[in-house]
Amino acid sequence: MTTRKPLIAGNWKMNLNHFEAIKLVQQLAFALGDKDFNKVDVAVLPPFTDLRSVQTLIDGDKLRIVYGAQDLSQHDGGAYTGDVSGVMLAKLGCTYVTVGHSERRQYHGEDEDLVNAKVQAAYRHSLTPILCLGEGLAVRQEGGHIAHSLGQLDGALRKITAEQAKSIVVAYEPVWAIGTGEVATPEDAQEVCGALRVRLAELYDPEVASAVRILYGGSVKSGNIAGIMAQPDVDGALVGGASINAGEFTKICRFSDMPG
Ligand SMILES: O=C(CO)COP(=O)(O)O
Repeated sequence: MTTRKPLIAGNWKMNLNHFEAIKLVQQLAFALGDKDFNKVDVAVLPPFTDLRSVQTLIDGDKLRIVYGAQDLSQHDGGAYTGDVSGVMLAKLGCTYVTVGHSERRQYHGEDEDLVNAKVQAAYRHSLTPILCLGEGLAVRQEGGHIAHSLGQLDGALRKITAEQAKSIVVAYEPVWAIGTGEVATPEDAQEVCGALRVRLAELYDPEVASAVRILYGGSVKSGNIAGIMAQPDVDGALVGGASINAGEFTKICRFSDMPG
């Protein structure tokens, strides 16, 4: 059985300018120590325009925080105005890139084929995709949340080999819980994360399934993280709003000290 080191990733979304980005990373660096990093991997996912500042700080001071981007192009270069490629992100030292976030699916019409193409683009440049998926409210109310999430997983992993899949991070983010304060119960999170792991074993093998880190995302805060992290198939959190507050994010990274 593989032991999966928890991952707490902060998705800053379209917040913070590069000065504020530097301040937040410095605050995290001051607050978090070796003890924390031995227990948990901490990642920040700033907007593209903050990546260079964050890279300079993290690499220059050899901080143990890793960083990544919130999206990438399915193309590697060329006449694609406004796009940012995996080549560019790799050159900036990014470890992670989120793919298929519900806000991309909803506001930019990203469908299953595009999400799959972006997962492939991430692997072409040795970036680790954080594949986001999860159902909306209507699907949840009809009880279709598991089938919906598994369908999104299947679609995103087409043409992805077992060797590649082993390193993917999957983030279950029920859309109804994002930015609403409406957090899924720990049991809700476990139900879908557990089903995703079973599907990974079916698509690949048990070794892949036990290696993959599956995160929960949706209104994660210091007050609810401990209960979520206590679930056997939840290996971390993808944090939105609370990730741009240094105090809150630090407490989330120290989830084992928080009341359950
Ligand atoms: O979308 C999310 C992370 O990717 C979750 O956002 P909130 O934590 O603000 O609900």
